[in-house]
Amino acid sequence: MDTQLAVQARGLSKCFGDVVALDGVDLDLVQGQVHGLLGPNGAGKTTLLGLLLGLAVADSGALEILGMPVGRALPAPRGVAGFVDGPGLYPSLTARQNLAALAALRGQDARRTRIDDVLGEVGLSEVADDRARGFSLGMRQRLGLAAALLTEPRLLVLDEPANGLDPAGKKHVHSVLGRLAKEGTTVVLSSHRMDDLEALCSEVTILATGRVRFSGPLGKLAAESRELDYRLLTSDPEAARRLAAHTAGIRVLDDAGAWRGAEALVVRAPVPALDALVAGLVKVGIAVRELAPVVSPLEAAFLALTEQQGQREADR
Ligand SMILES: Nc1ncnc2c1ncn2[C@@H]1O[C@H](COP(=O)(O)OP(=O)(O)OP(=O)(O)O)[C@@H](O)[C@H]1O
Repeated sequence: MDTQLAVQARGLSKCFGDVVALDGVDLDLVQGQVHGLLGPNGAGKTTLLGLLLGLAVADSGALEILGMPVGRALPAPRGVAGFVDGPGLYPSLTARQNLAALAALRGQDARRTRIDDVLGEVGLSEVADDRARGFSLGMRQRLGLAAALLTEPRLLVLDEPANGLDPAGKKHVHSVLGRLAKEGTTVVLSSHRMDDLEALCSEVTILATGRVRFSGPLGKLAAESRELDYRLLTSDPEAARRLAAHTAGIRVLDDAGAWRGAEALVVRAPVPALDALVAGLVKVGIAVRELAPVVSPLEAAFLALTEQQGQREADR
């Protein structure tokens, strides 16, 4: 196995009765990177993360985690932590007691200072002595992350960790994950939030109906996105519209819709044509006040890749 890889999966398949949850999945997770997993509901994300956590085994295929083969008689190695379907917590214990109990169960460092440190990192210091029973979804997610941090994992596996997080909670979680990756921990997380994935991940894997549709750096995905729709706000909308209509490679769309009404222009263009349009606008003295993709490159690729799949299935 490549020593730079924390996870190497080849041809992983997993069925539940007639349902094929994973269908020949290959996955490489580079050490010290945050890797995002995205896909429509039922794509197989939780199933895949469950295999990485050793909660289930694949029906076929090969899986190596942290340099160790994993399979029916080969449990996930030490150094893997995380949760799927929400963290397992003791509702009647406080946040601090939960962490102490989990650490004691695992024979790990249960010193109060260490527990206070991880609670602080996830932003739960103020509720350290409150019972988990009264915790919101976002607080439970953060406590689950704190429990995983206590183990000082080399591979952290999180299923939709952003669920229920308020902006402050999100900031804590993002900063913890960034810190871990910087220190060499590999993080793999699933999310339906494209903005979170774009902010956190260097690489992503897009799954649909149990198959990998794309896996690699975000930059590669953006480069592969042929054309995107962009909203353009300028100092002279009418002149900008005329110029756009005469710029090679640009298609002016008529659905600026509710977004700033007639002031705005929506154009479909590959990046070089967009560059030419912006240069042309500036040349004739039209100021570009806003220019942004209608949906991000990640979201556009996600929609394109998963819609193609849906169309193929509908055609069968
Ligand atoms: N324990 C199980 N028993 C039966 N079917 C299951 C089980 N776990 C998952 N499945 C099925 O396997 C497929 C993949 O499910 P999975 O939960 O991995 O998808 P997901 O990508 O995590 O979806 P979501 O985004 O909705 O959480 C789905 O069709 C699901 O119904």
